Amino acid sequence: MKIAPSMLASDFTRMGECAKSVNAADWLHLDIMDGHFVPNISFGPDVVKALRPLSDLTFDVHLMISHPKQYIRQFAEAGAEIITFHVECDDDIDETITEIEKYGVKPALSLKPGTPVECLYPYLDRLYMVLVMTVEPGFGGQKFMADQMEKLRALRAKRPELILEVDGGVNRETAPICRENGADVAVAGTAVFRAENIPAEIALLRGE
Ligand SMILES: O=C(CO)[C@H](O)[C@H](O)COP(=O)(O)O
Ligand SMILES: [Fe+2]
Repeated sequence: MKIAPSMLASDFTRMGECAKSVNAADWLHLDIMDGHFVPNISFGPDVVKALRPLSDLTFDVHLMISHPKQYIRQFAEAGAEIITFHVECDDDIDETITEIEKYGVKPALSLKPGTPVECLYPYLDRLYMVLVMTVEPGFGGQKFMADQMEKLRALRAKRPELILEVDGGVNRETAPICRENGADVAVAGTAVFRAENIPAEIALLRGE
């Protein structure tokens, strides 16, 4: 399982050093929150752009915003390689996927814990990845919701080739549950950035 440390859990006074400190990982997860789709506000495309030259990891941008379509160009130009947005957003889903494709970025959809997995089915053929939220989006450091694992199993059965990412509350105890249920990538914020030995923690989460 690949590991994508979430910069949301990094020390915002030294984000550049924090991004470099996780270079043993696979992807860098960048949580974008607008204070509307979720109650919290994080950071925007200029921060993504500033971090881009400091890391060779795949930039995995998670948009928790009500109107993603109008911001796709900015995140693409900032260096996003995968852009995930939410099926519950207020924009047209197919038009937003088309906008992501227009910039040569890989499109992905996410869903909140209360949203049925079937809501994603009309779009699966157009997606590079699905991100299954295992916490209510908006904040780091929450408890992993194991009941979301059935969404992973349903998606795997329906589209064996689709990349499946889990996000929220992944740590030493819950990473094995994600692996057993077929996750390809796990986001981990608190578990990675609070670790005493970051490369060792990443290896542990991966299952090495
Ligand atoms: O999308 C998110 C929250 O909405 C974050 O990616 C997620 O919470 C990761 O943080 P942690 O590993 O601390 O739970
Ligand atoms: Fe996230």
